[in-house]
Amino acid sequence: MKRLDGSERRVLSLATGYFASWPRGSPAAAREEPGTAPGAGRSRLAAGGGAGAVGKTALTVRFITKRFIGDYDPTLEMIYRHTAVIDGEMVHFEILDTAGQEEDSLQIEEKIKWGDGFAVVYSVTDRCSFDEVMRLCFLINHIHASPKRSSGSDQPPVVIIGNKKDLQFDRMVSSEDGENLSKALKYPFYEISTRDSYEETVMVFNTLYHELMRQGHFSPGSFKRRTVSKLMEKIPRMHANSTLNSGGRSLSFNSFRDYIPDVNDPQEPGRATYPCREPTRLTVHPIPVQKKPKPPVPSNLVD
Ligand SMILES: Nc1nc2c(ncn2[C@@H]2O[C@H](COP(=O)(O)OP(=O)(O)OP(=O)(O)O)[C@@H](O)[C@H]2O)c(=O)[nH]1
Repeated sequence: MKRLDGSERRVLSLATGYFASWPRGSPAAAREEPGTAPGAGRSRLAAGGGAGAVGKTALTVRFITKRFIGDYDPTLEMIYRHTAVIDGEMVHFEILDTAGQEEDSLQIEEKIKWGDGFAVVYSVTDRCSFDEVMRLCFLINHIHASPKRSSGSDQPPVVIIGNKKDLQFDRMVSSEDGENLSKALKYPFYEISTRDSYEETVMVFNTLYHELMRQGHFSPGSFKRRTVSKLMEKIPRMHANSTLNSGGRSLSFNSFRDYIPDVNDPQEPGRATYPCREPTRLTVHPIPVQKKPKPPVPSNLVD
């Protein structure tokens, strides 16, 4: 299994809780450390899409190229490499855009493990995509909120994005719903229009970057070797040349489940009547806790 350069860091920005068709992509970003060769200090972001069509690919491509491109091949899976300047620092991004195909829970888990930070995207015109956000946030949190996290924070950087706010007449998710969800999950939240605003897409990635900085992901001590799964190795990479220059949470399994709305709840008729797709059955694989080795007994105390 190929190993990455030890200084590489990853930020996976995943789109929307479309587990049935998710994920489409993920980006990775890296910041150059002073005195290192170009590209040596690197972290990664990922953005994806799928049949969900919430705009994950559009968001990624807008961020990289500044352009809004209407339609994409939903079967294409790609990791884009891209460099931006944030706060005067060179930041190298890798953006994985996955295809909108059906994936099993292990594949989803591999991609979540791959990232350091996540942008969970839903469309304000698609209630189902919104309803899936919590599921995805829970999975990310479960997989990354391990005692092994180097940042000491108990949750990975996640930003919740409500896309397509320009489609006001097709809205199915209010701004208030998005805000309430973000408060409940304690993650930053933005409503954006990838179509109308390049600046808003930059804000998403900048926020993730700042969250990573805040959690110490770029401190020298935080760089560690990671293995890359065969699944991730298979995804083709592409250098996206562009001129872009832009300037203590805790969520347990139970608390997450407590917050999941019941789609058949008569108190929430809107959710019950909207035909959401059956999500892929997910298996949560327990993260093994590494026990600390016992300190050796001093020889003068041994009988
Ligand atoms: N009006 C509007 N349309 C958007 C916006 N963002 C994306 N779209 C459109 O939504 C459709 C789906 O966009 P994609 O970027 O392919 O969405 P995705 O989430 O990657 O979709 P999948 O790959 O199928 O998962 C495309 O037709 C885009 O042009 C937006 O902010 N406003």
